[in-house]
Amino acid sequence: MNKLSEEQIVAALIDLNQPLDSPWHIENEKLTKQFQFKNFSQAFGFMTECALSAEKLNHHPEWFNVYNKVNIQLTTHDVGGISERDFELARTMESAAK
Ligand SMILES: C[C@H](O)[C@H](O)[C@H]1CNC2=NC(N)=NC(=O)C2=N1
Repeated sequence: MNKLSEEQIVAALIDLNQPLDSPWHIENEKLTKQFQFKNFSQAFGFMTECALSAEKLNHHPEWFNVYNKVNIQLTTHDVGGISERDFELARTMESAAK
């Protein structure tokens, strides 16, 4: 697994965001997005599905939940930056949010 360069991150971000209504962005060198749901139950259902995917990928999110909002920050601790794994997990999270 490799740490992506600035250029690679910009390209991957454009690709990731292409089909999405609300985009991911980079904040503090992490792949970041806030998801909003109807209520806590929907938010927690999303988190549960993401947790199972994260275990399968062996790649885990930093996240923060208040009621219907889930703030996600993705980074790869093993490489000290953003890797392809973060984009993979982001895509999985988008599927879980549908
Ligand atoms: C030992 C274990 O495989 C590693 O620590 C995995 C687990 N989950 C991980 N999750 C994230 N986000 N980054 C990592 O580098 C990472 N590494």
